[in-house]
Amino acid sequence: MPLLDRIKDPRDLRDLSRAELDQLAGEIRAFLVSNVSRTGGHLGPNLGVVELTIALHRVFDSPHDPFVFDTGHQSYVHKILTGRQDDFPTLRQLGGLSGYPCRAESEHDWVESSHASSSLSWAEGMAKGFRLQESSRRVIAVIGDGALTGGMAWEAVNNIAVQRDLPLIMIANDNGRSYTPTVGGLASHLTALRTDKRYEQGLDFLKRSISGTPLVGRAAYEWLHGVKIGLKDVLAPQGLFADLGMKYVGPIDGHDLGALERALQQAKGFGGPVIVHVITEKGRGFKAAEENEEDRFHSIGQIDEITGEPLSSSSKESWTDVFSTELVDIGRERPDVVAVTAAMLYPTGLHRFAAAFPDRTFDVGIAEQHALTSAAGLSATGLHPVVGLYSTFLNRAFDQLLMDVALHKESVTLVLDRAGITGTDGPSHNGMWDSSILSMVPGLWLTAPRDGTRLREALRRAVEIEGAPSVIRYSKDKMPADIEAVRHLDGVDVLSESERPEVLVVAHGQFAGMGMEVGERLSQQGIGVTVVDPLWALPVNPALIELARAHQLVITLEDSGLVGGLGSRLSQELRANDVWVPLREFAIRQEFLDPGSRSEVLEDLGLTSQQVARYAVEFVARATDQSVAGTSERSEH
Ligand SMILES: Cc1ncc(C[n+]2csc(CCOP(=O)(O)OP(=O)(O)O)c2C)c(N)n1
Ligand SMILES: CC(=O)[C@@H](O)[C@H](O)COP(=O)(O)O
Ligand SMILES: [Mg+2]
Repeated sequence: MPLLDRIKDPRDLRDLSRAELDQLAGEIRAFLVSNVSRTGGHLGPNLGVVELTIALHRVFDSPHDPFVFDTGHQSYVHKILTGRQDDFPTLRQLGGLSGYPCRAESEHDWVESSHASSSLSWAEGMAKGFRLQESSRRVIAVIGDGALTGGMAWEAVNNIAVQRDLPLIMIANDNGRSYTPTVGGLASHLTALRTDKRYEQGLDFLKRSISGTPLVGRAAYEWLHGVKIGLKDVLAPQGLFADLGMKYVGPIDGHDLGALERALQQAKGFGGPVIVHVITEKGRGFKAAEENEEDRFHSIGQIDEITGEPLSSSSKESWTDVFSTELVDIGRERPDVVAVTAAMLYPTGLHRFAAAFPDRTFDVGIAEQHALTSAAGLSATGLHPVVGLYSTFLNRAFDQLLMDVALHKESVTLVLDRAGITGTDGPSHNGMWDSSILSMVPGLWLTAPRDGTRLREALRRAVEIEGAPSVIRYSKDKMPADIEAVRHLDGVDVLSESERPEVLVVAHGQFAGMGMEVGERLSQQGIGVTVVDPLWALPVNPALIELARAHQLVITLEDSGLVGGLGSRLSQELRANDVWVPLREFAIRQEFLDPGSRSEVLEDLGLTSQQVARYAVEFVARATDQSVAGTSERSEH
């Protein structure tokens, strides 16, 4: 019987021998590869923390001692060890296991992380709370070297370091990478701690001096590792964490269970805030991941579990690809265009620009706030920065967009990938907040292109916009076929129209295709329908107001949050212009949505052509009934 079958609770780890623990680590890796290759998910990060998570669960007492996983994408091993093995076939699916810690799943999950760099603030607050209530609990925060590049982590360290009796253990899981290698001064500092020559020379000396002693085999090994920790205190500079006032233990080989457990025991004994610096390897144990230079299988779709090759490779270009190649072309024509990424060079497609123009590409780490204000600075010198972010991570940088970019009238283009429903990554990763917060920003231009041609045009237009932020948002979904306009009307594309203007469908971005389907369904029912794409949602195009005036019902379709989206802004403008035609917005409800495939989530939200068309047909039928009733009432009088 595999050992893994016996682990239903972290306490089941306690009686295992060292050999059994090593065997268990191997079984967990095989389990991860076999399951995540079928469901997709964060394989590389989890392969790297197998031993670390086992050691944490043996040394600390979860859930009494809360574990806070930064970002949370590396919590699969924790899930496996806390009774959720059987749920892995449902990972990131509707009704299934979440890809992040989830309070509803287990008492072992205290914080539903997913946006990076927040773990230390959570842990500091919890540790303070426990201390105040004289609890014996300790809080353990596991934070990656990438997440440590986020400013919020340093706001927390600044507070933690001066609370000498704070029961907080910070595990710096240093695999040297975010997606690509982690950048910046902190990454260099961690590398310096890892590779300090004096430390290595000291170790060599000790290795030589124990040969010939009665210590052999495991005993010598154990002794050496024990000394290594103490030696570090004596020989190596402990760096800025220690300078700030935190105890530093490390660096520890994060794949050596014995060394890990000793270091964690030592940290547990300190009684105050301590950092344990653990060196791990992203993707460890799966050759295809270890050899993948792009991201070590950070986040994968379905793959072959032996070769690591993707199972469904679509020949179609993605939205990201179209943006990626067009920006390179623009970069050739416009030497003032520069690119900024927050540690997501490949996922945002900026890698091509970086390859063509390395000096004009800036990876700032997981630091969206800095990315925006630094872009404002670049713009102030006459350059035009294009900042590539996932839509959900823009939330972090709202104030910087408002006060630094918009108020200063800087020319910055934001390109928001993964806008709208992403689905499987759960509530935190749907790109459903950007429109709401962007609609508040004075002067901002916002578009969601409907297809590849419109994306190229929008990007070229956006980098020409001077003195205001411009934003392009697009979906994780596949790139649809181009939809040509039947005519252009003052900046609005008319996609289809009929003789009787009854229903106006304003379909934005990826939902233009749905708008066309709604149009067809309504036409089949004999309802006169006009389908338009406004191209730019902000500023609201006055041509839309005139179009609305000519119809009996306006329907807006958008893959974005209901509040502050195209529909709600258009509705406000109609009222402001005394146009009282009914308007119904079809957009994403402001709720935290459970994981599921994109199509399942959209269906649940009522965002399908069938459901939209049904609404319109019923509306028109009601309106007709009322007008017939009105006519007969009038004729009876
Ligand atoms: C605020 C924010 N920005 C970007 C991301 C996307 N993201 C997820 S994991 C990751 C890299 C994390 O690197 P690290 O913390 O070192 O963890 P590792 O995957 O290497 O274990 C990034 C950029 C995010 N989750 N949150
Ligand atoms: C943890 C995190 O925030 C990212 O890794 C994200 O999950 C990636 O999403 P995609 O798989 O859509 O690129
Ligand atoms: Mg890392």
